[in-house]
Formats: sequence, C-alpha cells, structure tokens
Amino acid sequence: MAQILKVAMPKGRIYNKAAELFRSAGLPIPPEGEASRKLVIPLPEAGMEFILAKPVDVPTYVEYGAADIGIVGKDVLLEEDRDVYELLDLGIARCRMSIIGLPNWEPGIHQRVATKYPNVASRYFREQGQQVEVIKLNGSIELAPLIGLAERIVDMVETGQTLRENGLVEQLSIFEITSRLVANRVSYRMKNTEIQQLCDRLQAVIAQPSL
Ligand SMILES: Nc1ncnc2c1ncn2[C@@H]1O[C@H](COP(=O)(O)OP(=O)(O)OP(=O)(O)O)[C@@H](O)[C@H]1O
Ligand SMILES: O=P(O)(O)OC[C@H]1O[C@H](OP(=O)(O)OP(=O)(O)O)[C@H](O)[C@@H]1O
Repeated sequence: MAQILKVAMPKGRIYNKAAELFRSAGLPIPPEGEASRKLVIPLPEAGMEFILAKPVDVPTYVEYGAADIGIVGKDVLLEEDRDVYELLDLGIARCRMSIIGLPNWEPGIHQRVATKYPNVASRYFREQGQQVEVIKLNGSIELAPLIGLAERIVDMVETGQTLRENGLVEQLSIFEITSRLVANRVSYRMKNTEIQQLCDRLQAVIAQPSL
C-alpha cells in the first residue's frame, strides 16, 4: 500500500507556485491552502499531508524527518546547510542573491555588510579574500545602507523594484536562486517509490517549455 508523504511547504511567496506545480503534475491540491490558519493539511487523495512551515524552517523539518520531503529556496539551503537530499530544481520563485550598495559606494577600511544570510555572505567574502563585518538583519534589508548601518547588503533581487525605489545599485549577482525539492535521507529509502513517483511527475511538468 502506498504510504502518505509528509511535505513541508513554505508559507509565503513559494506556496502558491508550488501548489500550482503539484496540480499541473496531476495531484489534487485544493485551492484554499494558506488561506486558513490550519498548519497541517491532510490530502489523502494526493497521498500527501502538507505541513505549512516558515520557509527558513523547511530544511530543519526535513533533516529531522518530521517531514519526508520539502520545498525550499536555494538561498535557504545555502544558508542553513542542513543534511537533506536535494532532489529537484523546480524552477519556481526564481530570483538572485546579490551584493548591493549605494551608487557612490567605494571600498573603505572597515566594511559592513547587512544581510538575512550571514553564513552565505561571510563565506562569500572570505572566499574572495575580502574582510567585512557581516550584520544579521531579519527583513527590510535595503534600509541598512540608506540609514548608515552598513555600506552594502547581500539580499534577494527579483524585479529590481525595491532597489530602484530606494536608489540602490546591484553590484554583483552571486547566486541564481530557484526553489528545490528536498528529502529526508531515511524517508528517501523508506518511501522511495512514492518520492520517486512524485519526482517523475514533477519533472515531466518542469520539462515542459511553457513553464
Ligand atoms: N523577491 C524575492 N525576495 C525574496 N525571496 C524571494 C523573492 N522571490 C522569490 N524568493 C524566494 O522565496 C523564498 C521565500 O520568500 P518569502 O518572502 O516567502 O519568505 P521569507 O523571506 O522567509 O519571509 P518571512 O521572513 O516574511 O517569513 C525565498 O527563500 C526565495 O527562495
Ligand atoms: O527585486 P524585488 O522584486 O523588489 O524583490 C526583492 C525584495 O523582496 C524581498 O523582500 P520581502 O518582500 O521578502 O520583504 P522583507 O524585506 O521583509 O524580507 C527581498 O528581500 C527584497 O527586498
């Protein structure tokens, strides 16, 4: 008998795109989803159960096996460095992680970089041989250079609207970001048939040029 797959779904931007992808793959996902305050949504017809998590927590639920699989941005995977299998690039929620500064930025002796991704930023600048102080923020990162907390930021850019409206300049794109399907290592073995079947269905949709 087929086993139910526990799927950690990120609340927020990715959710609707991921649900739509699942539907295109022929899985009956009802439209309500995030509209309710329910955090665990049984989907017996799809052979799944959705666990609605904060995006940054998805790899944690998957690493510990509280969820068998999950959907999460590559930015979070790079930052959290959890022990999970990355199975598929879903190609959704596409954006980039970039270094951003004021138009008149010039390298100073003591450089500060504000970001929601302190591990990724520290690693990047270390690998470049650049000494910077990384300051962790949790949102509205673009504020930091505007009010003198840091000279530069490392943050996500999608349309570029936030940068334009705040007079900031994208200096360098350092990673292309999309959402990924990840799996718990034990679940991948114990529920291999179900996980593989889902991957095959999703891959068939992703391969379509219209997506
Ligand atoms: N414009 C964008 N800005 C930030 N992330 C984006 C953007 N477009 C797509 N993404 C992707 O969507 C994911 C989730 O973003 P979302 O804003 O929903 O969550 P979050 O940043 O963790 O927000 P919160 O802290 O409010 O929960 C990111 O991890 C990234 O992979
Ligand atoms: O290039 P754009 O299309 O303008 O998108 C990029 C912006 O979106 C994200 O912020 P978010 O909306 O998640 O808010 P936050 O500042 O609270 O993280 C990101 O941190 C940028 O600020």
